[in-house]
Amino acid sequence: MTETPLPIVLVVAVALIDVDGRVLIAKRPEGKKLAGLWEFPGGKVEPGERPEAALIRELREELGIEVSESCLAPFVFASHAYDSFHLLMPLYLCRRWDGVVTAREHAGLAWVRPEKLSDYPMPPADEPLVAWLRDLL
Ligand SMILES: Nc1nc2c([nH]c(=O)n2[C@H]2C[C@H](O)[C@@H](COP(=O)(O)OP(=O)(O)OP(=O)(O)O)O2)c(=O)[nH]1
Ligand SMILES: [Mg+2]
Repeated sequence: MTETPLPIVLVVAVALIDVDGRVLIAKRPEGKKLAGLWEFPGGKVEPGERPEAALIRELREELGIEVSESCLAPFVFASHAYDSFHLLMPLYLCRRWDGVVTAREHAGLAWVRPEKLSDYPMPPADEPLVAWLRDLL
């Protein structure tokens, strides 16, 4: 039996880490897919866009912060089949940014210790990422 191929969607995301080792997660707003779940900030890479440029753009749009490319460290990635697409999502780490993190598009923000991340419901694709963060931090 041949599987119906799903379109691969490239999404870039970041774990912002503060000086106390807490990670920023953001609540997806009503009206969006996976609404109410907590996610790592980020979004879809547009055609022709470099992943790092996409992430810098998303962080500006979503959180109002400026991040320089040299502060984005590739960490791990998620590869997860949703019903209608296959998500490929590199997760970067970032410990330096300019500006104050503000929820411009999300329903809420939380700075969370890695061992407490499991208290926040996240999309299924994120579960392995959370485990890696717990190991790292
Ligand atoms: N940003 C982000 N997206 C995630 C995570 N986990 C996960 O399954 N996703 C999925 C949800 C969405 O289907 C897709 C990212 O879409 P998005 O809604 O953030 O995309 P975007 O910021 O470009 O927003 P839009 O313009 O498409 O509305 O990836 C995560 O931790 N962070
Ligand atoms: Mg987004």
